[in-house]
Amino acid sequence: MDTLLRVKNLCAAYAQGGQRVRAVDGVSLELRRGEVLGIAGESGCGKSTLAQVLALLARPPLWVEQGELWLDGAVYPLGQGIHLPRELRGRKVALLPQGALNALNPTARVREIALEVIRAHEPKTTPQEAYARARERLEQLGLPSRVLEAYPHQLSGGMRQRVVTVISTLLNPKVLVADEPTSALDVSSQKAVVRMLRKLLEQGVIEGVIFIAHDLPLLRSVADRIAIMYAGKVVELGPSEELVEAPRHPYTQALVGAVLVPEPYIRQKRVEGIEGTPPDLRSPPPGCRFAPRCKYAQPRCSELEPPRFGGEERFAACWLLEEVLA
Ligand SMILES: Nc1ncnc2c1ncn2[C@@H]1O[C@H](COP(=O)(O)OP(=O)(O)OP(=O)(O)O)[C@@H](O)[C@H]1O
Repeated sequence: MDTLLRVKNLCAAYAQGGQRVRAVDGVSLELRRGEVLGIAGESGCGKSTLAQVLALLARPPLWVEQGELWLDGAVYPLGQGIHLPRELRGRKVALLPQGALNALNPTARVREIALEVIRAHEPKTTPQEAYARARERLEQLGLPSRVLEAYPHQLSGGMRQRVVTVISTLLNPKVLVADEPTSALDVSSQKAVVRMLRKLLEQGVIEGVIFIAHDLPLLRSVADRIAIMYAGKVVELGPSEELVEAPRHPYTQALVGAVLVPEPYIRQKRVEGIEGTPPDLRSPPPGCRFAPRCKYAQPRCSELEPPRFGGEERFAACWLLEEVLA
């Protein structure tokens, strides 16, 4: 399969006032051309931080400490003081941010926002050209072009999110990093956004999506593969259905057990119900970071960090799997 984006041993930390929180710690991941890669995990496990880094938007106090980025055929080293070419941002990778519903400037019409986004990269674009491009894109996606004349507050929540998605992809980025794009929406609006992302992929407007969510059942229906994050690390990865149906890492098992309850109210309660809390990333525990909460933990789990057991297609970082999968 053709690789669109790959990061190797990515580390990123918040550093402020002598404190350092390494929120992404040694993450290696690959996004393939044409796929939706889901990333799931509890609140605070580093998903949004990873999204910022992958979208090339890390800013102090967030620092990319090390890693390597492979993007659409070119390799870039990552690290403090290394500046990536500006044109990558927005053009090769774009972010559909968390809370995008509020990301739109309330005093500008949608067409003015579209113009601003296009002009940030193509300063010579005339308003007419920008509006025509935005109109064409809306029509291509089956959305009414009259939204161009609207102010954000005049649109429903679901429509606003779809408009933000259109705007995030106006420059035809190869990779769209979508950070919880549907979490504030009702089920039918969620479906509409997901359908739209699939359409953008099918039409070749974008070539891959990294879809971040804490909602595993949703991810299962959206993503081709899912990576599970815990305390800054990827602990399991696999094809979506397989991962949700037969999770291998005890954390994924707990997460699946916690969320595969249909009622949102119970779902919420049960997520909170995984015993214990994630570690403080200012001083994470040695060995496996899930060990203090894991009912299967053995002494070595708290001493040695488990490697990935399995293959590239499907792996989990848990000592329990050593004999089964090594
Ligand atoms: N500006 C910041 N300064 C210091 N630490 C931060 C900052 N932003 C986030 N963190 C810490 O980084 C870690 C990862 O946070 P992040 O927001 O990436 O997690 P998340 O999985 O996206 O959570 P959520 O689902 O709640 O958004 C957490 O421990 C968080 O407290």
